[in-house]
This record gives sequence, structure tokens and C-alpha cells, in this order.
Amino acid sequence: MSSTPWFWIVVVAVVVLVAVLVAGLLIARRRRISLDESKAADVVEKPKGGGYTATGGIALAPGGEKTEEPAHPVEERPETDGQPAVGDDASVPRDSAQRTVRDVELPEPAEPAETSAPEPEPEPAPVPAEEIAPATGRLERLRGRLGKSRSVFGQSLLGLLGAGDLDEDSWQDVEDTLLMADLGAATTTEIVERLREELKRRAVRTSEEARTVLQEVLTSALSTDAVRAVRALPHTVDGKKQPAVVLVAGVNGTGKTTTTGKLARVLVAQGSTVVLGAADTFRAAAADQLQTWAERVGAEVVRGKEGADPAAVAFDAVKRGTEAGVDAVLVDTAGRLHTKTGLMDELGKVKRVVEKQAKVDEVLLVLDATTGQNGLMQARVFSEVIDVTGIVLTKLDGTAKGGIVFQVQRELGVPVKLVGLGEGPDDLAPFEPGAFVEALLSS
Ligand SMILES: Nc1nc2c(ncn2[C@@H]2O[C@H](COP(=O)(O)OP(=O)(O)OP(=O)(O)O)[C@@H](O)[C@H]2O)c(=O)[nH]1
Repeated sequence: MSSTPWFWIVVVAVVVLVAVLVAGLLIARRRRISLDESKAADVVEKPKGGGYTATGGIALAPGGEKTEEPAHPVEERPETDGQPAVGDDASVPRDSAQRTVRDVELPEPAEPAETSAPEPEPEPAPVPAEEIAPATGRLERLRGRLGKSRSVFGQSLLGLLGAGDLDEDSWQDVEDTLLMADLGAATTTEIVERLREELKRRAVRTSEEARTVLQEVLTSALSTDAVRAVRALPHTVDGKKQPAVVLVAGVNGTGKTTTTGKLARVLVAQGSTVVLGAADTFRAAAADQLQTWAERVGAEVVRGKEGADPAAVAFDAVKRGTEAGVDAVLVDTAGRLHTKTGLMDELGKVKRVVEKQAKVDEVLLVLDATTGQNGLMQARVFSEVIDVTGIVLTKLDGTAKGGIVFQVQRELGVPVKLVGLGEGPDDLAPFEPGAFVEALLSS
């Protein structure tokens, strides 16, 4: 056999081999995502000066009959280890003067005036001392307030996920980043599992695609069927106007009074009339603070003397609000958490007493985002004591741990309804999962 056919067979084989190798290299290169590429993509993707920009104003709903929301018994909650037991201290009071919780007789419904507390002192509603910014302007001004929360969380996650096929060490880094941002063990595990699944299922190859998946997974982890509107609008009972009754609860220093004032401002700006109840009678300054808010926004305040029975003050605030035909009564409660039993006595009683004349439509639990796990433990105690219907997460402007939102909502089974993004009177925003995640991931 002549050597020529063999020569051509060898040439063809070599050409085919080279072609296969080149094609393989090209495909492999396309599939690899470098950190440089992710950075380049980020430069294009990052919204300029982007921050938390809720798309709408704070949603409000009438009180009265609630729509059925999913039951979330404490036994079914994850991460229930380490809950403070009865008698555990939950926080250090801001001021030293304290009074111990004592048993006080509940006022009879027919004779509310016979409470053991001093007579409350209704104040006439003053004219608003300041012009209240409209909701749209307010939201715009909140841009960038999540600054500190964003950098750690979003950038390290995007850096990791944008780096291509992740090995186990890199997944461990993703997990650590989520844990450091205060998402908690259960939420972190769930999110990592979903990220792994989605990246694989969608054969994610670019950092841009990874960003989309991350955004979707985080947003869906924050989504809930529960209503986020604050039930602060009046409703009708037996043909008579009934103000919405909102209790604001939380440990001292979390921002209850400030939140009550900010919420009153939102309501007044929308044309509602409001009575504020200063049921935090442990600290004289708390009632003064609320009174200042009332003067600023043009609301009436009902307060008792220092040491008065908080339940009696709350009762009288609701009574006054009903008689005056206002739209909403916001009751600022005391949050001293010396003992779970004490809190149960106080807060439970406030609610029971108020409900002798009107249904409580909303119980907002105010949590300080900067306290991380401690805040979460407080939340567990409160949710056992009182039927919390919404969370207000304050001081998100001052923490790198915005991830606490995920954990709080998951553990309590109650939606985060509002977020506090500063000390200013208009620094209260509605909580929107999509906008929040967008702010976390941008830089
Ligand atoms: N940075 C920041 N500070 C806030 C926010 N909300 C409240 N604060 C500040 O937190 C401090 C405590 O707020 P208060 O409203 O007095 O807290 P409280 O829960 O009523 O406290 P007690 O009356 O002691 O029970 C104040 O200095 C507020 O200005 C927020 O969203 N961001």
C-alpha cells in the first residue's frame, strides 16, 4: 500500500483534532466568569446613587375585621433556641429611675373612670408647627440611607457569585457573608440552597445573570402573603365611626415614641385626625417627647402623670379618640422588659383594657436593627405576650446588618411593615422587598 493515503488520513485526523480542541477551548472560556468580568458588569449595572427608594407611599388600611392571615405558632418557628426564659433581662434601661410592675385592678367597662390611675390630661390639638413633607418627597429623600447596610452584604455576595462555578469553599464564603449580615442560620441555609439550585437550573454563566438570580432569591425570601398596609384608617361599627386603634410596642430605646410620632405625621399629612396616647408612663420624658411630636404634627395627646397605670391612659386615649371622632388613636406603650411576666402583665393588660371599648386593629412591634440577635430575642418574647401584627424595623440607616429583616419576618411570621431610616421626622418608609433588596445589592 502506498504511503500517500496514510499521509492524508493522518493530516485529516490532525486537522479534526485541532478543530475539536479549539472549539472546546472557546466553549470553556465562554463558560468561565472572571472576577474582572463581574467588576466590568457591575460598573454598567450599578444604579448611580441608588439607595432604598420605595416605589409608593406608606400603605394604610381601615381597622375592623382583619383578613385571615396564616397562623404561625411559636413551636413551628425555626431558631427558637436561646429565647429568654421567664425572668431574663432583655435590655438595660436607658434611665435609672424605674418602678416595679404592680398588680392594678382592671377598670370595669361601664365605669372606666374608676381606674387606679390619675385622671388623664387631654390636650387640645395644636396647629401643626411644621409643614409636613408629602410622601413622594419623603421617599426620594430616603435615597442612600441604607448606605452602611449595603456595601458588605451586596458587594461580597456579588463578587463571590460572579466568580463562576463555585467550589465548596466559595459556597462556605457565601454562607458566612449571609450569616455576618444577620440573616440567621435557617434563612442562610435556605437561601444558599435556593441559590445553588437556581444557578444550576438556569445554567448561569455571567455575573449579570448571577445578580438577577440573587435578587430574585432574596426578594422571594422576604415576600409574604401577609398584608403590609398599616391598619390606621377608621372603620364603621354599628353605623358609627370607629377610629383605628394602633398599639406601638417594643423595648425601651428601640424608637417607639419616634415611630409613633413619624406615623402620626404620615397620617396627618394624608388628612387624618389623630389622638396620641402616652401610655409609656415609666419615664416622664417619654410623654413629653410624645407631646412634642403631637405639637409638631397637629395631633391631640392624652397623657397621665408619671407612674400612672399605662392601661388606664391607653383606655382614656381610645375613649377620647372615639368621642372626638378622630380617624386613628396611636398608643405609645412602655417597653421595659425586666421580666417576661412583668411585660405580660403590663402589655397584655393595656390591650385587654383598650379592648373593653374598641378592638385593637394593629400592634406594631418596634425593633432596633442595630441590636441584631438581641433584638430578635426581644421580638420572640413580645410576640408571645401580645398578638403582634406588624414589625417596624428602626435604625436601618445605622447598621451594616440589614439582613435582620429576613430573620425577623421569618421567625415571627409577621410582615415588616415600616422601616426607620433616620432620626428625622420624615424618615419612615414602607417596607418593599424588591426595593429593599435592590438597595442592599447596589453600591
Ligand atoms: N438613626 C436612627 N435613629 C432612630 C431611628 N428611630 C429612632 N431613633 C432614635 O433612637 C432613640 C430612641 O428613640 P425613642 O423613640 O425615644 O425610643 P423609645 O423606644 O420610645 O424609648 P423609651 O421611651 O425609653 O421606651 C432616639 O434618639 C431616636 O431619635 C431611626 O430609624 N434611625
